[in-house]
Order: sequence, then C-alpha cells, then structure tokens
Amino acid sequence: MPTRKRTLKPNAQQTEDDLARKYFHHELAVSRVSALSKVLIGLIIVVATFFFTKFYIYAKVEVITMVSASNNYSRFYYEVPCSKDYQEERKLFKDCVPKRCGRVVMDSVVTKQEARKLLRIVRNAMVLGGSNGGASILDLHTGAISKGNAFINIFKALESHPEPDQILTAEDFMIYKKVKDKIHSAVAAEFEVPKDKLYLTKPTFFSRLTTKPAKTIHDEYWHPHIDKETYGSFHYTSLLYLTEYMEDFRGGRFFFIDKDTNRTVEPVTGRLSFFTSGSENLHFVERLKEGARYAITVSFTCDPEKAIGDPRLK
Ligand SMILES: O=C(O)CCC(=O)C(=O)O
Ligand SMILES: [Fe+2]
Repeated sequence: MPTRKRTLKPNAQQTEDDLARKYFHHELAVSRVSALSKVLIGLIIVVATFFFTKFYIYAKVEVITMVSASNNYSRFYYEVPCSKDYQEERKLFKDCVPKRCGRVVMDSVVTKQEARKLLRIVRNAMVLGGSNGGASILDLHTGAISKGNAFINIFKALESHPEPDQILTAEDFMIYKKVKDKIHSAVAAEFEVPKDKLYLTKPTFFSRLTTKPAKTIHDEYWHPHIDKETYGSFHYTSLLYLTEYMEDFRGGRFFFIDKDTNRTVEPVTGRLSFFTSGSENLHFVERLKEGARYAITVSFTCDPEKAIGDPRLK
C-alpha cells in the first residue's frame, strides 16, 4: 500500500515556518527589549538615587552661625537632649555622667595672653615635627608629635637637640597646666560635676591644621564624628582655640550636625568651646581654605581608670 506521507501543503508548511520564525524573532525581540529595559530601569534608579541624595543633602543643610567670631560670649549655652550613649555608665559614674547635655562657649576663661603663650609652645614644637599632610598634632602627655607621614617622640628628639630650651621649657608646662585646670573647673561647674569626679583623659593634644593635601588618614580631620565613639573614654570634650577665623585662616569653622541644620562655632584666640561627647554632639571641622588653625583638644572622662596625669618635661 502506498504510504501517504503526511505532508503539509507547501503553503501551509511555509506559513508554519514563517510563524515559527516570526515567533522566535518576536521572543528574541521581547527578551532583548526586556533586557534593555532592565538596564534602563537600573540606570534610571542609579541616576535618580544620585540626584535625590545630592538634593537631599544640600536641601537638608541649613547653616546657622551659632557662635560668631565677631561677638564676645562670657557664657553661651545651647542645650540638646542627651543621647542614649550614657545609659550603661549612669550607674557606674552617677555624679559625673551628664544629666543634661549641651554646648557651651566661654570667651573669658582663658586670657588672650595665655592663648598666645600656648600658641608659641605649639609653633616652637612644630619646628621639630609637622605632618606632610594638613593636620599635625602635639601631645605633651605622651610626647607624640606628627612628623612626615607618622609620629615621633618630642622628648626623644629634644635629647639630641643643641638648644632644647628654645623648643620647650618647664614654664611652658606650667602655663599648660594652669590653663588646663581652668578648663577643668569650667567644665565641671557648667555640667554640675564635682571636679574631683571628672578626670583629664587621653588624647589631649594641640592641633595645627593647614591647607596641605592629606597624605595619611591622620590628616583627614574634616570627617563627621562622635568623640565618645572615636576616642572611647571621653564624656566631655573641650576645645581651646589659639587662632582666629577669618583673621588667621579661612574655612576651619567647627560644625555641630543636627537633624536638618548645621550649627557652627567660629574659632577665636582664647575661645573655649566644650560639649558632652556623645552622639547628641556629632561634629566636624570644615576644611581649611587658607592659613593655619591652631587649637587644643582637652578631654575629660568620668572613668577614674581612664584618667591621665599632668604632663611634665622629661
Ligand atoms: O579642633 C576642633 O575644632 C575640633 C577637633 C575635634 O573634633 C577633635 O579633636 O575631636
Ligand atoms: Fe571631635
């Protein structure tokens, strides 16, 4: 029996092939379109996120000059609600951990003359050191001083110096101690802590900021930070300024970062600024635009185990 091959009519076969081809192309096109649209959607999301973030950052920040260089403040006080950062320690150091948190600026605790003497100390010391980047420190307690891309010990460097008295003297340490004691009293009184329950802690150091580009992480002073987190032992941070904003340098203002506002303190020679060190006082230093900015960070703790003594010439 002749077998009848079941064949489609040429036309029908063609139509089916065409359809299959068309379908295949359609599928391919659809998958190409959907891959392309995925890429496009991804791109749109990335661009939108970028602009939103930028817009949000810029839209958010209103800058308020909280403490201006052109005014004199015998006592400026700005209260902020305390963060939860102190909860664990409240029982341990009950007379000392802040009950009330805030920011204080006092222009009459340290005299201009004392500030100028302290400025001379750090300037002299920097003859032996100085960072390659924009931030140098001098810690009279440990002897650490920035040099190049690292630190050296100033007491060691003085041993081989022909005229160490030209750099650092016993009198310098007396001035440093006198000023540090006045700051200690002011912080204790303002935050109602018995002075003998509040201890000087480390690091307590001089700083010099310049416009030099950063060479190491130690030069990057402008990052927002919380002192209690960064330094561990701090409960109260104080800053004594040794040069003046817009006189000796441009940029270099101190910024407190609040929810939708930044509040600045403009440095003035002899200006004492202090605040509770928890996350209620997130802050940064504006990048310098010109000149050199000198300050001392004098830090206090409630933990007697973290206390440090007065520095002395070794
Ligand atoms: O120098 C200043 O104004 C602030 C320095 C600072 O934030 C710090 O030492 O932790
Ligand atoms: Fe700080």
